[in-house]
Amino acid sequence: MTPQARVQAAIDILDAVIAAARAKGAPADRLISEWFRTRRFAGSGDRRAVRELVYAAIRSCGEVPASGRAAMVLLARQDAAVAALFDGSRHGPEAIAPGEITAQGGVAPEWLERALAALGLDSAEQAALLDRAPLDIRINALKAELAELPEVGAPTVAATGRRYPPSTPVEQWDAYRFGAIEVQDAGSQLVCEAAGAQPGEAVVDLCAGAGGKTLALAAAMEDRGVLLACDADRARLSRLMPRAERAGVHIAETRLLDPGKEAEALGDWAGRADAVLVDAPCSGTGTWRRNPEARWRLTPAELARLTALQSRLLDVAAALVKPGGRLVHVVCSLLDVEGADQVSAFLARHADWRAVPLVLGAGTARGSGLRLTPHRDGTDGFFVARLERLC
Ligand SMILES: C[S@@+](CC[C@H](N)C(=O)[O-])C[C@H]1O[C@@H](n2cnc3c(N)ncnc32)[C@H](O)[C@@H]1O
Repeated sequence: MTPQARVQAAIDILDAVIAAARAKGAPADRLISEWFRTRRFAGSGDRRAVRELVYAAIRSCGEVPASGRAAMVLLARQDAAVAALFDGSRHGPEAIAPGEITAQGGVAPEWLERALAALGLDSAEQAALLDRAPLDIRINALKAELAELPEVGAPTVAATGRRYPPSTPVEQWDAYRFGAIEVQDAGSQLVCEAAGAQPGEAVVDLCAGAGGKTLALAAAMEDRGVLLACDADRARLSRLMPRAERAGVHIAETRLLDPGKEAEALGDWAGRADAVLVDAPCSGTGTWRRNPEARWRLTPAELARLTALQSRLLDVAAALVKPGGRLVHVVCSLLDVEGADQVSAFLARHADWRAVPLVLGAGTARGSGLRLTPHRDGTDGFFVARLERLC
């Protein structure tokens, strides 16, 4: 593909990304793969270049752009090398017309930028939300003897973490094949430490997804005790057991939950857990480095739906915890409505619970918990709080 054709391809893909953001369709990553699946003429260099253009354009546009071309025109206005490729050559984009519609730049849609500023996140904090994320791994303590790494990597805020440049092929390393390492953001690793999971305990990971944090909890538990991993998404949860096997985790069991009927499905766990982790479904404002188009998908109505779900799941989780046990609320979001405010509301609803001060390797106090940010902590953005059920 010529450089001009790559720009036109990025414009076409961006049109699909914009339509999907409006209609809650497939994520950008999948749309890029689909586009190339039907264009076998494109080589690996083309894929890499087009992908970079698509993501650079997504990062540049705060609001959802009117079209893929408007997004790429914005990028052209910021980058002369891109602008030079709008030359009307075969397979390339037409020249930019005077007064042509240009997408609006910025960190996020205006309502979200206002929300972030109100939380004390200055422009450096906001800009860092859209940086390229590094690649972090977690060394699996259950297979530490197999964790021979071809590159040492840099230390991270998590004791179990190492950091590499984004395109390091860690998944091709023997240590990965043996299950001695997992790809996991250092912040994700750190919030698992907040659960304080110990060998021999009974622990529930209520929103386990494909098990990223379940595996970290199992390692902290030295694969001893009982670990129940739940989720309402069958496809995600079905990926957990093969991962557990690779990681040498034997204590994990999975349970698929029916949304709205979680408490009934977990009746046998009532008052039994030493710890419950609620890694709640959230806006993902802390993970824009990895999914920058997520900020085009979020609406005030979706945020309200998520906060209602979070508070319901916290109540479901609380019923599972035994007196003296722990409940850890985690969101990969920087919005207080999903973090600090959610915990205050929980404590107001449950007089028999208290917040426990948390000290982790990073983070700043926020309400009854800690906030991690890409700018300050070099991790994805998170809020985490540890609550304890009074005896
Ligand atoms: C932040 S993600 C969890 C990520 C996962 N813990 C990890 O470390 O990879 C939130 C999860 O909550 C799940 N979820 C949504 N509604 C739920 C419900 N009613 N009960 C349990 N899980 C739910 C979603 O399917 C999603 O996997």
